[in-house]
Amino acid sequence: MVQNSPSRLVIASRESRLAMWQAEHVRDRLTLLYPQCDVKIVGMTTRGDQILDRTLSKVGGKGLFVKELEVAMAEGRADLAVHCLKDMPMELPEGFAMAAVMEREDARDAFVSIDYASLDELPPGAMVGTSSLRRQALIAARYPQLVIKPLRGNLDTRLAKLDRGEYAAIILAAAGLKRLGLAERIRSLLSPETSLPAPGQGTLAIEIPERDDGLDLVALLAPLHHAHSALVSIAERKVSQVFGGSCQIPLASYATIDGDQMHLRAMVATPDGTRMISAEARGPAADAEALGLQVAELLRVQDAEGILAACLSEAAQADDDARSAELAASAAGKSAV
Ligand SMILES: NCc1[nH]cc(CCC(=O)O)c1CC(=O)O
Repeated sequence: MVQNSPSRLVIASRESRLAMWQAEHVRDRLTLLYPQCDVKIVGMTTRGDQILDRTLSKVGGKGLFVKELEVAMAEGRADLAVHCLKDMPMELPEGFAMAAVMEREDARDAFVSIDYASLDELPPGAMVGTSSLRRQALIAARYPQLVIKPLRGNLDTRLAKLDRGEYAAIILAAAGLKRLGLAERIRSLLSPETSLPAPGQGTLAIEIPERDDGLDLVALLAPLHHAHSALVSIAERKVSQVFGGSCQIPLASYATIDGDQMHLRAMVATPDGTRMISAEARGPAADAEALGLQVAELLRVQDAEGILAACLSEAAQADDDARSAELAASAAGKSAV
């Protein structure tokens, strides 16, 4: 039943250590499945990798990390790309499809620190590093005595900033740390009750170009597809999509499956955590999308849109500030980027 494999497949990847690990992981699985196929990885830098001096929520722009990979696929220089599902836009650009959702790793957020074992141990005023508005809102609501400071860069950069003493602790996705063999840096895992994960966190997805060259990539990648993980991702991402699918808003959405039943929980907040609403629902896992819509509706009747409008105007203000700073800097003869 294994379909005829091509003699060669090319995976487009960002060059960060995590992206490369993920591409290599898929390459190794494909090589095992199709030993006669030569699977290669081409590394490339994206705009998202280049902009390091502003928080991602301020840079904005969907697909900041995927554009260059998509160009390579559209031009036939690559056949597939491996992404963290969390970073993928809700709707792929015309001409691309999601071919497989892989088995989810740990979806939780991890607490990483030299001196402290958990958020509860941090003294008042301690600096916690994260650039995720979701993590920021959740921590601010529960631990108002802590100070949240933006943290950007790839995993190694973030850990180096912690090690240099710039933060008392940082919050990272457990999945990324585990993939890079850095699980021993995790001091504790945040329960979904403390830090409800982002839609798709811990899950890898494979994007392909819709090409008409007779190669059925979906069938080829089917052994890498994980049905449960795909169902929870549909429910989680639906909630996000209803509210615009932006990463400029603090939104969490996390589903689990027990037997054939799905449990979906979601949360929307203001970045400072002062307003926060939650909703949850249970239903057949097969109705993942309907469950997502149901939870989104439960959030909507609690004025999710009002909360999000406040976030977006704040983000627009921050953008304006960043742009003014950029203009002022370039007027002074130096680039802010
Ligand atoms: N936005 C960055 C990003 N995208 C995916 C992961 C982690 C791995 C995953 O969720 O699959 C991370 C890093 C982080 O949140 O610490």
